[in-house]
This record gives sequence, C-alpha cells and structure tokens, in this order.
Amino acid sequence: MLRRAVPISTQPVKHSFGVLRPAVAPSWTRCLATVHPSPLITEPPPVRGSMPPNHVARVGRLTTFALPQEVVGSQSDLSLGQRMIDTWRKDGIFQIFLTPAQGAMLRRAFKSSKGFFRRPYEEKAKHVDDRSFSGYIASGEELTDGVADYSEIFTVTKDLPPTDPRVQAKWPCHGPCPWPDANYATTMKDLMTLLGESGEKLLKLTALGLGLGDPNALTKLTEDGWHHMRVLRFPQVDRTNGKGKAGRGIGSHTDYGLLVIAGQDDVGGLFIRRPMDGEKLHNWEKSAAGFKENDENWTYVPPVENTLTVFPVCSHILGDMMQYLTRDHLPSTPHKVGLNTRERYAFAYFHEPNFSSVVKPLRDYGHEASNDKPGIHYGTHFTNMFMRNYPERITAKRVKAENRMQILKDIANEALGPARDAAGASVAM
Ligand SMILES: O=C(O)CCC(=O)C(=O)O
Ligand SMILES: [Fe+2]
Repeated sequence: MLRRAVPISTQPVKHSFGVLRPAVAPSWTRCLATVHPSPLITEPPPVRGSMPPNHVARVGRLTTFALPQEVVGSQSDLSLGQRMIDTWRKDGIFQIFLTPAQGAMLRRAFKSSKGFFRRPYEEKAKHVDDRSFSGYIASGEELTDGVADYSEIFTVTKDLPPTDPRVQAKWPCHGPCPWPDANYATTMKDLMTLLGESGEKLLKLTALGLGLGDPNALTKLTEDGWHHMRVLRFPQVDRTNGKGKAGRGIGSHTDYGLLVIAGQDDVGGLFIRRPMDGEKLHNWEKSAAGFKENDENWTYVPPVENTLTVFPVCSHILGDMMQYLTRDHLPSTPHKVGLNTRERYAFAYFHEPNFSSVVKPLRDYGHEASNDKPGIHYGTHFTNMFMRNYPERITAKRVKAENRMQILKDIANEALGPARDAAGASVAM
C-alpha cells in the first residue's frame, strides 16, 4: 500500500535534552525507493532539531506530497486526493513541499516575526483592537483548558476597515488588524495569500479524494473565507514568565475550521495525536481542549528541510469543521506544543469557511447536504472558541459589554433558517 511507504514509527520513547531518536526504519526506506516511485510522493527530507525535553512521544516521519500547479480533476489529482485522505485517516497529518515562492516568503515572514517579537513588551502590547481578535497576545495570556499557554502570538484575522458593513453592524470578531507597521502587514498578508492557494488546492484534492466528483464541492464554503493566521513564538523552556505550566507551550486542542497549514523553524515543539479508535472528539459540542494532554500516545512532528529549496515544509492537519462535514471520516487532529531548549518560531495558517456559512454534513460524502443535522454556523463556533481562549481581552469584554453575542445569534439564526434552535447553532455565553 502506498500509504505505508512513509509510516510514523511506532515505538514510544522518552527523550532527554538534545537527543533525537533516529526516526527512519531502513526497511521502509527501501520499500519507498523501490516499490512506489511517484512524482507526487517524494522521499522525506532529513529531520532537524530535537524533541522538547521531558515529553514522551513517538517520532513522526511524515508522508510528504508535492501539490500540482493546478487541480483540474484529472486521474492523477484523484489519486493524490485519495492518498491524502488515506494519510489523514491513518496519521492525522502530512507534509507538502513548499513552492520556491512560498519558501522565500516564509523566510521573509520569519524575519519579520523575529523583528516584532524582539521589541519591548510595552510596544508590542499596543497592537490590539477591541473589535477584532487580531493583534498581539502576550505569553501567558491565552488559555487552553483553563491553563495559560506560553506561546507569544500575533493573530491576523480578516483586516476590515471601520467602514465595512459587518464592522458597522458590530459583528463579533470583525474589525481592523492592528499591524505594527506596513512592512509587517504586507509580509503577513502575502504569506497568507500563498498559503491560501495551497489551502484551495488541498480542498479540491480533498473533494476528489472523498469521491465528491466536483473538485469545487468544498471550496464553495471558502468564498471570502474567514482565513486567519497565528504568528507564533515560544520561549526557551527555562526562560518563561512562570504564568503557565513547566514545559508546556500550548495545551492539547483541535483547531476550528477546515485545514491547518503550519510552518515551523528548525527547533521543534509540535506534537499531534493520530486518529485512534474510541477517540471521537466533537469540539463544537464539548471542548476538546486538554484532551489526554499528558498521556503517551502523541507523535512528535520534527522540523524538516525542503531538499529542493532548503526551506521547511508545511505540515497539514484537519479542523473541527472538516470532521463535522465528513461525519467523523476525517477527524480534527488534536495537537499540542512543548517548549524546547531554544526559543521557537512558527506559523499556523487556518483555511476556513466563510464566517456566515452553515457547514452541513455531507450525505455519504456525496454532493448534497443531509437534512438530519441543522448544521453549524461557523462564525458562532469561531467566536465561541475565541471568547473561551481570551476571556480577559478587550475584545471579549466589548463583546460582552455591547451584547454582541445577541447580534451573532441573530446572524446565525438567519443563516440556519428553520433549524435555528438546534444545538449546532447554540451560542455559548
Ligand atoms: O506551533 C505550532 O506548530 C502549532 C501552533 C498551534 O497549534 C496553533 O497555533 O493553534
Ligand atoms: Fe492549533
């Protein structure tokens, strides 16, 4: 089987500082080279960095795909889509090679990110907005499962001027992005555009791989999508401010939308949980935050270098809406971040449905949506998650002070139509 060509190694190991367990089993390396030559699956590049200390996990060796220039619905698109689905169902994650343009862009973005995070706290802290959740999040400000994360973040959501009708109508989460400077803004927006192109291709391949026939069956959801990105920095494990839990960068969680495209530097810190029997999380109904954070069934995602362009490749995981849409066929991937012996920089780009869209489960993965579930108003799910993660942020306080959740309820009710009282539309407050 093709998808067994690049397995995740199965042996849990306890790591000590700076030691990386060899992740490649020689037997399947041979198998990859001799049995499955394919222009779309390439031998993975060498791993870099080392696993964060005091974490127990398998070391992943991820399947690596190269995306075509364009997805047109050809036989090779179909077979790539099927292999992607197989890999997600087995591993919960895969990698794609960056295009040279993405590689160059990512390198510029890492430089900008470092430049911003190295500024004094007082200066960074000015870049917040009380209408959108865009902007600076200090280390220790974000909560996952009620515990402070050590991640330091600049969040980018849709950058909307005050004149936008949704901002005027006080839709929660809608407002400008408080950029630190024009150069940073251009760099991050350009990066999002490039990652978004991959997101659209991946959704088209996913639609084909699910057997939907029409490559555009899923991209209909992402017209004017609520794509957003987190620019992340993690402190060195012994240089934290003491607000969180030792060694924990971000607690275990799932992300909210369709796809997560993540890029990391050469330090290492990301862990994912492979789909496992009996672990069907429904984060839109009951929080998946903190799920099995401390057990041993995690897979470390080592940074790898793109052998063609000498840049890191991006890893891809699934969000809550993809799980809901596919009736658990493609479960949202739980993941967490550990702190390492060096500070770490990363990007997490979220390819999302339109804020106002109602996501409905696919009927047997066929075109038509089923009527047995009311659907989820994506903007409600997103807002609920951000209200939970940043209860003390000025944005959350303004949402409460101006009762913007009622505005959201009205928007969701209109989008959901007759099914509006169903649980999927509920606004948690
Ligand atoms: O740091 C990473 O690699 C992933 C971060 C993450 O999970 C997130 O921002 O939601
Ligand atoms: Fe995440």
